[in-house]
Amino acid sequence: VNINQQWPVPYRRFDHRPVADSYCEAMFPFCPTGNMDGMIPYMNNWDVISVFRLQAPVWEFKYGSLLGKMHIMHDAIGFSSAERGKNYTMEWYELFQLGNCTFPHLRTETSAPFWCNQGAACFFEGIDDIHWSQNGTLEKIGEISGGQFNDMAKWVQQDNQTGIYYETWTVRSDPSPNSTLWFDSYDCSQFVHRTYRYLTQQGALLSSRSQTRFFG
Ligand SMILES: CCCCCCCCCCCCCC(=O)OC[C@@H](O)COP(=O)(O)OC[C@@H](O)CO
Repeated sequence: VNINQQWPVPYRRFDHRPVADSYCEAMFPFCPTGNMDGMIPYMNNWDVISVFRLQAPVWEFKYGSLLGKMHIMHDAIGFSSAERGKNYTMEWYELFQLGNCTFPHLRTETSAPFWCNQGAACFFEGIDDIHWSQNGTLEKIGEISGGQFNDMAKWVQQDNQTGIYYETWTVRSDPSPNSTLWFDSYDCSQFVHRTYRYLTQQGALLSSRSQTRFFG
């Protein structure tokens, strides 16, 4: 055993996002209403942007509130520009759906288990109020300036270029409460936490009535 082993093993970042292997097939197009090159609109520095916490059961479009009853939730962030009078949704999720991020493929022509587990940020205009509020949460958690939003947008682009792989599993040393976290998950809720953390480090005051839960 390596006595200098650091736990949890740090999430591995890369210097660029590779083109996904053509073997990987998406059941649904990724970020269909977002800007194709992932651009995020530039706000006037003096604009007032409301920030919303969004949460809904995973696969609500297919199974309604079912997965929500098991606390399997998808997290996202909503923005509303006072000056533009427009709403936006920002979320991070799988390019090839959850199954591909949870289980690898065994391909005859490749040696190791083959993964189709890229995840990425998606930013698009509009907030689907019903989707988020009917079985989950749509809650205003604060306001930021247009300048803070623009800084966040730059940070999201960098985060998205280096944090490429979705990790469903949280791996711990044993089932006990004081077990050692060996590998943390890297999913939609982690992105929301990273973004909240970034915004508060930039001076934003965000407060929610309830915690954004990690899955697992
Ligand atoms: C077949 C796989 C079984 C896996 C069992 C383990 C479940 C672990 C669930 C973790 C989910 C954590 C939240 C997350 O990352 O959600 C992202 C994505 O799965 C949400 O998908 P969606 O279709 O509900 O929402 C995407 C939609 O908002 C796109 O606009």
